[in-house]
Amino acid sequence: MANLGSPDAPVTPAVRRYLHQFLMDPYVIQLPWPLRKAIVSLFVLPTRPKASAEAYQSVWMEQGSPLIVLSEKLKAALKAKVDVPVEMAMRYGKPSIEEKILTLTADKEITELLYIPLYPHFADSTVTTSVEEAKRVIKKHRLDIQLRTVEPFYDNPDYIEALVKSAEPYLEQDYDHIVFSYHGLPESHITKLDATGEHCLKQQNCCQLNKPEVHKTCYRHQVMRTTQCFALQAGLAENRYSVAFQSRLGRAKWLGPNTEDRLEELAQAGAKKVLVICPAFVTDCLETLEEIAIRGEEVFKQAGGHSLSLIPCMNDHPAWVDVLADWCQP
Ligand SMILES: C=CC1=C(C)c2cc3[nH]c(cc4nc(cc5[nH]c(cc1n2)c(C)c5CCC(=O)O)C(CCC(=O)O)=C4C)c(C)c3C=C
Ligand SMILES: [Fe+2]
Ligand SMILES: [Fe+2]
Repeated sequence: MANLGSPDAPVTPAVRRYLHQFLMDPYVIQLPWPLRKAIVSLFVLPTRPKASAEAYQSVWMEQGSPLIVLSEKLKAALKAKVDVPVEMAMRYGKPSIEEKILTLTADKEITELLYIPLYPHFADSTVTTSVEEAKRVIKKHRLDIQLRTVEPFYDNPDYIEALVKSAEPYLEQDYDHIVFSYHGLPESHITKLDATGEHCLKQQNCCQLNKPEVHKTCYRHQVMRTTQCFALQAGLAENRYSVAFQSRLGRAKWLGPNTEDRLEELAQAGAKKVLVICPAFVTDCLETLEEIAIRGEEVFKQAGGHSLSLIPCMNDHPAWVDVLADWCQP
C-alpha cells in the first residue's frame, strides 16, 4: 500500500524538507521546472514550513505523524488477515516506496506485486505520481516482478459499504447537515486530462453526464459519484448533505465551493450541528484533524454554529481491512 507521507517531525526544518520534495514533484505543481522551483523557493518555503509545523504540532501523536501512525496500524491489521507479505510505503518522506519495494522483492519467490495507492479518486498529483514512482523503482533495480495496480475505487460497492459502515456511529446521531469535504485540486489538473477538450468543467452538470471515457480521469466526477453512492447506501435526504473542497494552495483556480465558505454559509442559514466526512483520505491526517476538526470547527462556531464533528477516516476499521484483504486474493 502506498500513502502520501508526512514530515519526520513537526518542526520547521523537517516540514521544509518534506514540502520541498512534495511540491517539486511535477505531478503536484504542474509547471515547468524553473517556474515550479521559483514558486516553491520564493513563495512557499520561506513561510509555509513554520505555519505547517505549528499545525502538525497540534495533531502530532506520541508515536509520530497521524498519517504514518494510522497507516502503520492499517498495515498491521491487514497483515493479520492475509497470508502474503504486506508493506506500507509513502510517496514523500519515509518509509519510501523504493525502500518497501526492495524489502518485498528481496524474497525471490515473489513474482507479483499488488500495489494499492491509498486514494479512492484519480488525480495525477496522487495516483499517477505514486504508480510512476513504483515503476521507476522496478526499472532502476531491474526487478523481475509483475506490477498489478489497484485502480481508483471511488464507487466500488465494497468500499462504499465500508465507508458507510465506518461512518454509521456518527450518522445515528442528531445532526443538521453533512459536508462531504474532499481535498481540492486546481481545475487545470482536470481539464488538461479531458481528451475531448469540451467536457470537463465546461458546464455545471458535466460530471453527471454519461461520459465514461473522460470520467476515468475526472477527479470531480469521481468525488460526486462517491457522494452519490454514499448517500444512496446511507439513505441521506438530498437537502441534508453537500460537497465542498478543502486545502486550497496558491493562486490558480481550484475546485469549489471551498469547505470553509460552505461551513460559514451553513451556520448563517441556521445549521447548529454539522458532520464533516472527508472521503478523499482513507487515513486521518493533518488535513482532517487540523484543517477540519480544529480550524473548520472554529470557522463554523464563529459564524453561529454550535458543533462540528469530524467523521473519522476509515483508518483500520475492520470493514475496510476486509475489503483490502479481499483485494489481496490472487
Ligand atoms: C499544489 C498543491 C497540492 C495538490 C495538487 C494536492 C493534492 C492532493 N493532496 C492530497 C492528499 C493530502 N495532502 C496533504 C497535505 C498537503 N497537500 C498540499 C498541497 C497539495 N495537495 C500541501 C502543501 C500539504 C502539506 C501540508 C500543508 O502545508 O498544508 C495530506 C496530509 C499529509 C500529512 O502529513 O498529514 C494529504 C493526505 C490529495 C488526496 C490530493 C488530490 C486529490
Ligand atoms: Fe494535498
Ligand atoms: Fe468532469
